[in-house]
Amino acid sequence: MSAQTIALASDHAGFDLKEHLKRELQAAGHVILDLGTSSTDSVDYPDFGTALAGAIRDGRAGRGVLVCGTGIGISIAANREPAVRAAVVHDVTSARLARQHNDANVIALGARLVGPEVAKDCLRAFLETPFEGGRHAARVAKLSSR
Ligand SMILES: O=C[C@H](O)[C@H](O)[C@H](O)COP(=O)(O)O
Repeated sequence: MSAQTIALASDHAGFDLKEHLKRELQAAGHVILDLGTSSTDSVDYPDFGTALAGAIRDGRAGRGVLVCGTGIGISIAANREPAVRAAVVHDVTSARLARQHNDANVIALGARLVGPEVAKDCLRAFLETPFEGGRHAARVAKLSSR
């Protein structure tokens, strides 16, 4: 997909993977909005999931990538923002379907569950797969109407 601004955020458990993915995105020409964390010192994942959700809500980034130990806690935090559709993905198929069926605008990865190569493949699928629309469009619209 064409270059765009992508927000990244992680907690301490996801820091190393976030940095890895940041380098991949930069090499592909994307503009990065890095919302932290900035080290492996222990922090609280809700703070970072919420920060990324704010960037999506405000239009500072079109897509987002979250990383914590499992991807779960930080995605729960981000999904409290109605503008966010964050999907926890562990493999390329879930990343592809999160785009095709759910029009996910954020993926969440578990650094303690997936390795850097799988994460990179998930990220590529997330960025390159279009939303299918059709029967999925009304379902996705319902997500924002409640
Ligand atoms: O869903 C939560 C995340 O996986 C966190 O990264 C995890 O709970 C952090 O655990 P710890 O404080 O033991 O590093």
